[in-house]
Amino acid sequence: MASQNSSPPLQQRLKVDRKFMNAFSLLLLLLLLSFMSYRLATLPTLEGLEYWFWALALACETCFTWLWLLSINGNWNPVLFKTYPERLPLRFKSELELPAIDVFVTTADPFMEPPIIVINTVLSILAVDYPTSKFAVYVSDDACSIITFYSLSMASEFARTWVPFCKKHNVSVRAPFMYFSDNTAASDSFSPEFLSEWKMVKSQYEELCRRVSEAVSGSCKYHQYMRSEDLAFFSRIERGDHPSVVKVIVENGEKGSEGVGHLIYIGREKRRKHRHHFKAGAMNTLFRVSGVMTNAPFTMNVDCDMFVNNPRCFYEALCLLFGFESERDAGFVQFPQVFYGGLKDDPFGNQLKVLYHTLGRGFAGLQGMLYSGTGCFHRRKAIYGAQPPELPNGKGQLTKYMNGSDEAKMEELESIFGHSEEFLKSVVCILSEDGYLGSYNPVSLASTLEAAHEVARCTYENHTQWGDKVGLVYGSTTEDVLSGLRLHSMGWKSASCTPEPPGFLGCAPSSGPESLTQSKRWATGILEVLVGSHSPLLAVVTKKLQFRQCWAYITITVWALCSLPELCYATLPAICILTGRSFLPKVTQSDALFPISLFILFNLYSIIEYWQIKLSLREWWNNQRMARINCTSAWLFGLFDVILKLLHLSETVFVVTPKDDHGSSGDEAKDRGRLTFDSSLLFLPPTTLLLLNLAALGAGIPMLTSGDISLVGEMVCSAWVVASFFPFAKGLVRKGRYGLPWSTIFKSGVIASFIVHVCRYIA
Ligand SMILES: O=c1ccn([C@@H]2O[C@H](COP(=O)(O)OP(=O)(O)O[C@H]3O[C@H](CO)[C@@H](O)[C@H](O)[C@H]3O)[C@@H](O)[C@H]2O)c(=O)[nH]1
Ligand SMILES: [Mn+2]
Repeated sequence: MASQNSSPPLQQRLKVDRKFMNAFSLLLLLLLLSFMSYRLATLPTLEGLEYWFWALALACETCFTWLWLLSINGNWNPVLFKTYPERLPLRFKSELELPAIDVFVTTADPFMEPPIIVINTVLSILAVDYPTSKFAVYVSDDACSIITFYSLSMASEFARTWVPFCKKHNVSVRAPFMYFSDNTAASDSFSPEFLSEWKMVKSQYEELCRRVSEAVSGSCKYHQYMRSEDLAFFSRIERGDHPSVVKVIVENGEKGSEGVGHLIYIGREKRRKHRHHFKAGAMNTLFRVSGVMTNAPFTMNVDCDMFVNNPRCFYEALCLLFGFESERDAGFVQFPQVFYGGLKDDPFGNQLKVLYHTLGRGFAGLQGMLYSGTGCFHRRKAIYGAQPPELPNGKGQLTKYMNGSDEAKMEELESIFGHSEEFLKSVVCILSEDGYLGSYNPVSLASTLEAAHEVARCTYENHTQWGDKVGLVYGSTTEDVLSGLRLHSMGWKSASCTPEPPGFLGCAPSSGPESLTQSKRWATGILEVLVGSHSPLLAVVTKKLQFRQCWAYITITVWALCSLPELCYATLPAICILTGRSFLPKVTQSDALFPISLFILFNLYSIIEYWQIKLSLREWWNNQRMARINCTSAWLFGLFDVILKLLHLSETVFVVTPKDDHGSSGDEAKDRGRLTFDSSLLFLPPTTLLLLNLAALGAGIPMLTSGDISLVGEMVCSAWVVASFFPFAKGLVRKGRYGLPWSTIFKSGVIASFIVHVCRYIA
C-alpha cells in the first residue's frame, strides 16, 4: 500500500499575496466607520423627516459596514493549492494500488435536463484517465424516466468506442459534444488513419444524438432496443410514485484499464406522501447503493450538466486527498464551478468568477472551501460521520464499531445507518482503519442488486440518522453548503483543487427568470443554513467549527438578509428628492467628502478585483448591476420563503434549473445577453424601484435647472439606481420575452405612485 512519508510532497499550500487589497479594504473600513460616527454626531442636530432619513441611512450603513468586516475576514489570507500529480507513481507503485472512487451523477427531469447533456457528462467520466476497474459511475434519476435510462444504455454502447478512442489519442476534452464542436480536431495535420477513425466515431456519436432526440420527442420505438423486462418496468412507472430500481448498464470485468467502467442506473423509490429531500435525498441513496455495490473509500459527485473537462482530474484530487500529513486536512476536495459557453461579459452575473476566485481562495486559507454541490471528492468515512483522526496516525472515533461481531454495537450501528445487513458490513469496512482503503469487493454486481434495491427504498431512512448526522444534511435547498458545514463542524478541513485546464465545466442559466429563480433558491437555502439546527453560530460554540470559518460562512449565509438594507438604500434617494429632504451631507460642505470618497473607492476596489483576474470593465458593470437586481428581488423573496417556512406556512422547494440543449436556444447571439422577463413576482421590486427613481429624477431635474443644488447627492444616487436597473427600463419598452409583462408594469406603477403620493403628503 501507499507509503506515507518518504516521497516528495504531492501538494503545496501557497500563500497568495494580498497586502495591497487588505490595506485598501481597511482604508474603506476606516472611511465607513468615520462616516458612521459623523452621522451619529449629526443626528441630534436634525429634526422631522430628515432625522428619520438620516437614522435609516445610518442603520443601513451599519449593516453594510458589518458585511464589509465579514468580507475582510473571509478574504484576509488567501491560499492556493499547487498539486504534483507527476509524483503520484512514487506513492502508488502500480495502477492496482490506486484507491477506488465511486462517481455520482444526479439528474431530475429529462425535459429540464436534456438526456444528451446527462450522457455527455457520463461519457466524459467514463473516459477519464484512471484505471477503469478502479471507478464506478452511478446515475441517480429522480424522474425515473425511460428516456434517461434508454439514453444511458445507448451511450454505454457508444462508450465502447469513445473511451478507447480518447485514451488512444489522448483527447483533451472528453465530452463528445464539446470535442466534435471543434473541427480543428480533424485538421489536415493528422494522419489518414486518425482521420478515418475520427469520422467513424463522429458518425457513431451523431447516431447516438439522433436516437436520444427521438426518445425525447416521443418518436422512439423502445422495443427495438430495450430488453422486454426493462421496457415493461419503465412503462409502468408513474412519476413520483414508483418502487426503487437499480440497473447495471455496464459491468466491468477487467482488472486494469481495459474496457469501460461500471455504469449503474438508480431510480430511488418515490411515494407521494413521502418527503424525498430533493438532491440531498438522491445523494444519500447514491451513497448507500454504491456502498453495497462497490464501496469505494472516496466518492466524487457532479451535477448532470458538469462534464469532466480535465481528464486527469482524478489524479489532481488524489494529490490533495493523499498529500497531507493528516487525512483531516482534506475531508473533501472541491473543484471550483466553472461554466462553459458562458455569455460574454456575464450579463446575468451568474458565472461567479470573482466570487470563486476571492472567496474560494479566502475560504481555502481558513478551514477550507465550501462544498459547492458538484465537482467534489469526498472521503466516504467523513460522510458517514467519522471524526477526523486527531493525530497524524490517530484512530477515528467510530472505529469502535470495527468489531462487527459485537451485537450491541451492531444494533447501535443499525440505529444510525439503517437495517440493511449488507450495507452495515460496508460501513464497518469504511470505518475501520485498516479496511478503509482496500475497498469492499463483492463477487459480482448482480449479487448485490437485492441489497441495492433495499437501500434505495424511501422508508429506509426512517428512524436512522441519515440526513442529520450521516450523509448529506436535509433541511436546506443548498444541501451542499449545509453538508460541507457539517464536515467542517466535525473538525474536517477541505482543500480546493484548481488545475489548469479546470477539472469540470457546467452550464449557467441563460435567461432572466431562470437566473433569478436559481439565486432565490440559493439565498433561501443558505439562510436556512444560518437559522437551522446546524447553524455555524451554534457549531462554532458546540463543535469544532473554527472561529474565522464561522464568520466566513456567515458572510454568505446572510445574503437574503442583505436585501432589506439594500432595498431601503435604493428607495431613500427617491424619497428624499420627492420630499425635498436630504440623507447625505450637502455637496457644498466638506463632509460630503465621506460619501464621495466611499463611493469612488468602493467601486475602484471592486474594479481592481475584476482587473486582477483579467475581466473587463463591462463584466464588472454587468455583475454589479445584477448584484443590485438579485439583491432586491431574488434575495428578498428568498427571505420571505424562509420566514414562511419558519412560521410553518410553507415548505421550501428545490426548483431545478433548466439546462440548454448545447447551444440550441435559437436566439440571435446579440439577444442572448438580454435580460428576459416573465410574469413572476420576482420582477416586481426592481421594476417598482426603477419607476420610483425615475419619478424622483423627473421631479428633481427642474430643481437642478433652477440652480438649486441642495439635493445633488441624492440625485446622483437615484441616477445610479436607475442605471443599475437599466435592463428593466429596456424591459418597459420591449415586447415578447424581452419586455416586462403589462401586469408587472401595472402593479409596479401602482406601488410607485402610491409612494410618490405619500411623499408629497408628508413633505
Ligand atoms: O430533486 C432534485 C433536484 C435536483 N437534483 C439535481 O441537483 C443538481 C443541481 O440542480 P440544478 O437545478 O442544476 O441547480 P443549480 O442551482 O445549478 O445547482 C447548484 O446549487 C445546488 C444547491 O446549492 C447544488 O446542489 C448544485 O450542486 C450546484 O451546482 C442537478 O444535477 C439535479 O439533477 C436532483 O437530483 N433531485
Ligand atoms: Mn446547475
